[in-house]
Amino acid sequence: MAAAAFSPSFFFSLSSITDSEGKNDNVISTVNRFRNPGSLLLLRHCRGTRISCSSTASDPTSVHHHQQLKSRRPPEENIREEACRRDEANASHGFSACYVPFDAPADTAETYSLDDVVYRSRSGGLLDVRHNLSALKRFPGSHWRALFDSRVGRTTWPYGSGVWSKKEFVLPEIDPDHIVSLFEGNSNLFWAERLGRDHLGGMPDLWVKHCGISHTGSFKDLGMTVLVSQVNRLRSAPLNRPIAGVGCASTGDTSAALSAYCAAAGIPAIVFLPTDRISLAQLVQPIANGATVLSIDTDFDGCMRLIREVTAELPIYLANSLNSLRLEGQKTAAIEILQQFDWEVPDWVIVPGGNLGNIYAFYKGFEMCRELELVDRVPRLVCAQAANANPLYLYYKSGWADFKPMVAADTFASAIQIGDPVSIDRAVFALKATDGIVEEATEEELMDAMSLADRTGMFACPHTGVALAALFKLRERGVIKTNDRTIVVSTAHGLKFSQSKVAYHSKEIANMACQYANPPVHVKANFGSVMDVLKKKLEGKLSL
Ligand SMILES: C[S@@+](CC[C@H](N)C(=O)[O-])C[C@H]1O[C@@H](n2cnc3c(N)ncnc32)[C@H](O)[C@@H]1O
Ligand SMILES: C[S@@+](CC[C@H](N)C(=O)[O-])C[C@H]1O[C@@H](n2cnc3c(N)ncnc32)[C@H](O)[C@@H]1O
Ligand SMILES: Cc1ncc(COP(=O)(O)O)c(C=O)c1O
Repeated sequence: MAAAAFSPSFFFSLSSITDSEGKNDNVISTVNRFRNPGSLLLLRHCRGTRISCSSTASDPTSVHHHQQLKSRRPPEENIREEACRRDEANASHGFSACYVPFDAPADTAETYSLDDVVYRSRSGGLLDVRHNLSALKRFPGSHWRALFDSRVGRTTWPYGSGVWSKKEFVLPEIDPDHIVSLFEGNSNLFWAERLGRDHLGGMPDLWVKHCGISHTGSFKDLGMTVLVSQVNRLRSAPLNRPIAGVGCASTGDTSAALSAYCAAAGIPAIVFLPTDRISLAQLVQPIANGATVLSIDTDFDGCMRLIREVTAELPIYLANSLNSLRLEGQKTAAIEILQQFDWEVPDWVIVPGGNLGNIYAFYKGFEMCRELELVDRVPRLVCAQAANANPLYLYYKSGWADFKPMVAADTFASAIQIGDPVSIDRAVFALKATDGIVEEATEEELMDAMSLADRTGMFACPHTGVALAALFKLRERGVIKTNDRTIVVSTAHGLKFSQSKVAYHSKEIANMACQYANPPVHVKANFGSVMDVLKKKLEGKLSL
């Protein structure tokens, strides 16, 4: 199979299809991404004319037409036909995006091309990617819903990705040849049936969005595919920008995602990591992917300050979520949730927060769908912080009166051990706009919540534990009601944080009861000893 996958014939296919007007289109597609990393070459014969074709954007105007065809044709032929219609569709519809200062008025004169290397506004504030909504509004919400639904799980580059299936809402103008995608997104929305029923007072409509079940094991893949694709575009002809590499400071997951996407595209990655403050699994990811890894004797906030200084001096593109491109990819998780509920809007979405880009990205995804009439409202957002790293929580509790950056203390939720969040303004905006709430979780609360979730079939990370602990508190206070449709966002794969689970189940953690610990039973290697243990376990029970 491996040999076949690399042979040119595997990627060479010729099919003859008939379009709606009854003409024959020959489509030849040759994919050479595996031999020439980061580039995808599609050569097609459309209506007898050979075109060297880079765009594989399906024309949003033709969705309904394709749906009619679905009933008549095998799926593979529809994909081929779609490939022949989509050229230049985005350009002709005027879909575009640019940077503007965060929360700028609609008529702001301060705009930047996405091809500019710019991270801050003229006044030093955050930037935001603004889409040409009037162009997108020429199509009704029903149209976008049908288009996005039609692309789920497709093999057509780049639409199989949960991010690039929403390309018009993300980076409408990027050429698919420049996209660096590892099939991110399309993550499971886990029905937390047992957790809701047995531990949250019979909550029937509780779901966990498993963003961490992804190529590098965290939601960071969603944003990184967008940022690295844009860098790939900047470095490639015709722009040929002199960008030597891409750099980030990280609490572990951003560096893992950056390193993998850069390695796939052949772009150098440089990552600044706080020594001894990330998990071993996270540390080994950029090492394995060949990034330049600097382990720096400071915390995340210290690494962040250093990377900003360094990227101001060297031709290294800054990949932190200060860079608003990342949020364009991350916002697709919100759109995906709506899609997974057949475009019904949930009541609550709970997101663990550290640097606070993700909570805004969720807001942006939901709000864009509301504004473009894919849905008619947005859910209430909850941002959940570790009590040891809770500057947003304290700000919220002060009635948004007094924001104080802090030095964050150690937490098992190490990826959110951040005391001076870059996206604080974005988070406050998102929470105010959605009648949102901020909650916090102590170390014991977050580890217990994570471990209880594991007992109902999950393998959650401690950050997901923070969000789950917030849910427990909001249920206890009656803020979230039994029948509210509630989503907890799981941000990373539990396997990246197995050390914390080992410590918990070994009951090794000082001042923590570890009430759900389930340590292995050490047994001598003989029948009698094994039987003794199992009989004891079965006492009073019919089965294991
Ligand atoms: C083998 S390619 C299909 C090639 C296609 N039939 C063609 O000739 O253009 C499809 C696979 O590529 C992988 N893939 C990775 N990223 C993708 C993306 N963004 N969109 C579609 N497929 C992607 C997926 O695993 C998918 O199953
Ligand atoms: C939110 S439910 C859709 C609910 C549906 N509209 C209904 O009311 O019955 C769909 C999601 O459930 C999740 N899911 C989890 N386990 C599933 C399973 N065994 N079969 C189908 N979907 C499952 C998937 O991630 C999928 O995207
Ligand atoms: C696993 C995990 N959860 C949550 C977060 C918090 O996301 P944000 O920094 O966007 O608030 C991060 C990264 O910082 C993370 O790696």
